[in-house]
Amino acid sequence: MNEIDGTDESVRAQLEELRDSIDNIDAAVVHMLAERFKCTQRVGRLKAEHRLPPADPSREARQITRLRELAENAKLDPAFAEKLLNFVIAEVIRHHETIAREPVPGAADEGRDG
Ligand SMILES: O=C(O)C(=O)C[C@]1(C(=O)O)C=C[C@@H](O)C=C1
Repeated sequence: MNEIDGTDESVRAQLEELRDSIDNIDAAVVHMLAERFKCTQRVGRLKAEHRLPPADPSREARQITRLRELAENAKLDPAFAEKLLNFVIAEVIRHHETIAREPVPGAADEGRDG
């Protein structure tokens, strides 16, 4: 037992080791999400330049089917995986909509003359 707070030393050591791994995993998740958003920002610009709609529901349906299967194989709750993907995609669509409202560099100013 620890004299200060009464917690067993080995329990504290195990908790610390597990938390170190959790911190590493969280860092990896942040870096992976940052890379994903770099890609989706490029998709957003491409879509805006070619006047494509921000959302693509059929692509989303395929992604969800694929992710649910991956989750099941990885013993992760597929419903959670689906919710997470939907949460990320909703943010991406918000970004796409923002980009679509921005003027396209080099394009004529359509708003000026009508
Ligand atoms: O693939 C696209 O068309 C995207 O815009 C990317 C993305 C995604 O984040 O994966 C986002 C919105 C679409 O509805 C589908 C997929």
